[in-house]
Amino acid sequence: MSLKLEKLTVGYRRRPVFRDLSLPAIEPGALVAVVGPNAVGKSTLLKSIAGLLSMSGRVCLSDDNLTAMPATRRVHRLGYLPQPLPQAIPLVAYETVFSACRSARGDWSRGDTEQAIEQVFETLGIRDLALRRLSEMSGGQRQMVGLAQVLVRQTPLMLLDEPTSALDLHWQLNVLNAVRNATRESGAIALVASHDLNLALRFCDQVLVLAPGGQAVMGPPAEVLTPALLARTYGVDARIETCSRGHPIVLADRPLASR
Ligand SMILES: Nc1ncnc2c1ncn2[C@@H]1O[C@H](COP(=O)(O)OP(=O)(O)OP(=O)(O)O)[C@@H](O)[C@H]1O
Repeated sequence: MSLKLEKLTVGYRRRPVFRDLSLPAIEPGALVAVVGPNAVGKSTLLKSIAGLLSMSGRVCLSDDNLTAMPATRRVHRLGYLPQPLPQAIPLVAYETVFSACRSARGDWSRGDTEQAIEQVFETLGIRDLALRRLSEMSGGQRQMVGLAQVLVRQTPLMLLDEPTSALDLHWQLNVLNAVRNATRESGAIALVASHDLNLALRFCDQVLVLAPGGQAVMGPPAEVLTPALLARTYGVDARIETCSRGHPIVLADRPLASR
């Protein structure tokens, strides 16, 4: 199922963040990093695709217009991880993942639901958290549980807003591996908002760079993330070097006086 964004206009109190934003079709199985400076609109874009903001334009997954779809049907099509960490509630992780799964996959049998939950805890490497209360977890642990709540639904579209912001290096790699495997195995599409350009270079098939003024560029990370683009978009003097294993890495040297 490919994803198409056509002429999206969205904003707050009549102040548009994007006006008539259209993107090339995103193909099934793609992991797309959504990057750009603070306040450029990464969260706004993900929320609008998730149907959480009023907007004009169309978001189509295959032939289905998600914008026109009732929320009860949309929940089968997309999973959304918001930027704020899951709240520190006194429920255990298993219960929250179970209810996230049931809310989107009420048609699954109890056995299938339990199997999907087992699998997601295993894939993310968080089995030891299953019976812990969220109110007794660290921020990073709650972020992992939030991600489990999205992955367990096995939706064809995942919208993840800074899913690694609270995670150490080990868990960042773990999460990006899990999301990449999920997209490759099932043909799902994942849009991942992030400030980490090196994770984008390493894991993502495409990068969508949002720039102030509602501009957007999308393409393979190694082609799109050039020193000129980083200077223009982020206002930094940066280099793209090749590491000892042959992968490109971004090194930002200094802020520029103006963008
Ligand atoms: N609820 C809101 N009401 C009014 N304006 C908002 C609201 N949420 C965001 N904005 C504005 O919309 C613009 C885009 O915000 P958004 O949160 O999408 O940016 P972002 O790229 O995700 O930023 P960051 O990287 O800092 O998380 C900003 O100018 C922000 O001030």
